[in-house]
Amino acid sequence: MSAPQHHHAYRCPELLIAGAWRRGGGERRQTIVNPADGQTLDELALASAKDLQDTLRASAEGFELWRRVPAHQRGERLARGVARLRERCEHIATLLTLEQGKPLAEARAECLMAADLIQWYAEEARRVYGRVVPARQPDSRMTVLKQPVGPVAAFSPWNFPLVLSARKLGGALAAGCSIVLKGAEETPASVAAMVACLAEELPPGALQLVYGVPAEVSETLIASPVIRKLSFTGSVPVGRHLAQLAGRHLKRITLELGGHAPVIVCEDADLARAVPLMVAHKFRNAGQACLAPTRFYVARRLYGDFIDAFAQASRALVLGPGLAPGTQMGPLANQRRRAAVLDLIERSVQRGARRLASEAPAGGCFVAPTLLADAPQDLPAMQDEPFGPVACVAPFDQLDEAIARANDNAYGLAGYLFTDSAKAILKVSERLEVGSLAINGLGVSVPEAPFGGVKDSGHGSESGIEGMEAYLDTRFTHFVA
Ligand SMILES: NC(=O)c1ccc[n+]([C@@H]2O[C@H](COP(=O)([O-])OP(=O)(O)OC[C@H]3O[C@@H](n4cnc5c(N)ncnc54)[C@H](O)[C@@H]3O)[C@@H](O)[C@H]2O)c1
Ligand SMILES: O=S(=O)(O)c1ccc(CO)cc1
Repeated sequence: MSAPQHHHAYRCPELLIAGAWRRGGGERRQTIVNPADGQTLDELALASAKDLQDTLRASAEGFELWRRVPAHQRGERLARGVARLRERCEHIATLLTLEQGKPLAEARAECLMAADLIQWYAEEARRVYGRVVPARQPDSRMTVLKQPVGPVAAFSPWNFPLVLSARKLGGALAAGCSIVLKGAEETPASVAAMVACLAEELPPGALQLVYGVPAEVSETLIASPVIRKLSFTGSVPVGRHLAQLAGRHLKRITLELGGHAPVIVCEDADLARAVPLMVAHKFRNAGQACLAPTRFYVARRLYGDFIDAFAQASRALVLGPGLAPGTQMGPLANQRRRAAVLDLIERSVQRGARRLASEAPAGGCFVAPTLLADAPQDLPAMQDEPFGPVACVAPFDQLDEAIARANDNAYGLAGYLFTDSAKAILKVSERLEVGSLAINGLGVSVPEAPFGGVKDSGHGSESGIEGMEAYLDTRFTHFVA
């Protein structure tokens, strides 16, 4: 392990507990590595058991303070935090690129997307309406009230640390909940810088940030009677484990557990439009996105042309360190991911897939953009989420066959369709087992619409009014005068 380089812009953050930043008191440290060159950036001090108990106490106190702030003021205060986030975007994006690897332009876009997400929730805070139900007897009133569910524990991953934390922070805080965020230990500084923008506007304990040993943090928070709701984005095994803990302690839970998005390219599709969109979307963040298009089912008539165009556009991508000007695809976020992706490619090639790939830069965690053509349905890369710069492609003859193969996967998060045929659009919209479908585009995730999955991709939605509802309890009041 190399000594910390202390890049001029990079320092590991402290934890935000009860309104004050403090160094994690635990014995363990997490080494933060720049995936572009393998250099150590800094060491993160993790939370102790006492830090977590202090966090729980402050979360209960912060909830009592924050829930009493009128909704329109909550919105205004969050909006001020969002303005600060936009002002500090360049600094935060640089931290994100250093610790996560994505190109600086993508890091900036992520920071601004996180700002948009929280802004939408800030505006929505004042629109959390209840309703009046016609009463069953004279001189009485029946009302339905929406109330914040209580202190929330949220767990966000390393691939889109800002966006995937912002969805949880925005919803919980706008609804009037307090929230403890456990960010991903691999990417701590960018999230801390975003949290700092918001925390300046909030009472102590309303928003807290911890990093720790993940299992210790989740078990402590979920078992505590203080915490009323969980939200997790990450892998299926960890999601299953947290769902079991949530069940044991009867906590509400929202789970976003990844995807293996099918793309159906019909015979009438415009390849000149579809291919550049899908190549950019596929290789954004080096493919480490739950909504990335990964399984292409292409009408046989277009199959050869699609492969040629896709492979050519992928080869043209400029790979390099995220901070280097002109870089279009950075490294994977860590060596663990690189090893897993290379293994998936090798196993798939051994099973007969045709590999079309360019060269990856030496050093760091780079993997070349890879297309696996003539992919049978049981190919490892067709079944397992690649979470890297790997796409599979196979031809189809009938739309029903393409839909059946698209649905033949444990995941059901995003899906994509390219066609102008109304019949095909209706059929796929009805039958594709996904939480979000984009037709002739890539917009499956926007602040004002719900984002969530079916099957092993999890349950519940984030963003949109559904994302707000996830942080609200419903209370019926029947009043007789
Ligand atoms: N849905 C997404 O956006 C998303 C994000 C990251 C990873 N993933 C999936 O996870 C796979 C592997 O990634 P990984 O190696 O980082 O996975 P992992 O399962 O080891 O960790 C995923 C995240 O969960 C957290 N975590 C792990 N154990 C936990 C626990 N007991 N309690 C609370 N949090 C815990 C980690 O800190 C990390 O941020 C990827 O291939 C991908 O399929 C999905
Ligand atoms: O940046 S977004 O397109 O909104 C986005 C949403 C979800 C995920 C999950 O990995 C990644 C990026």
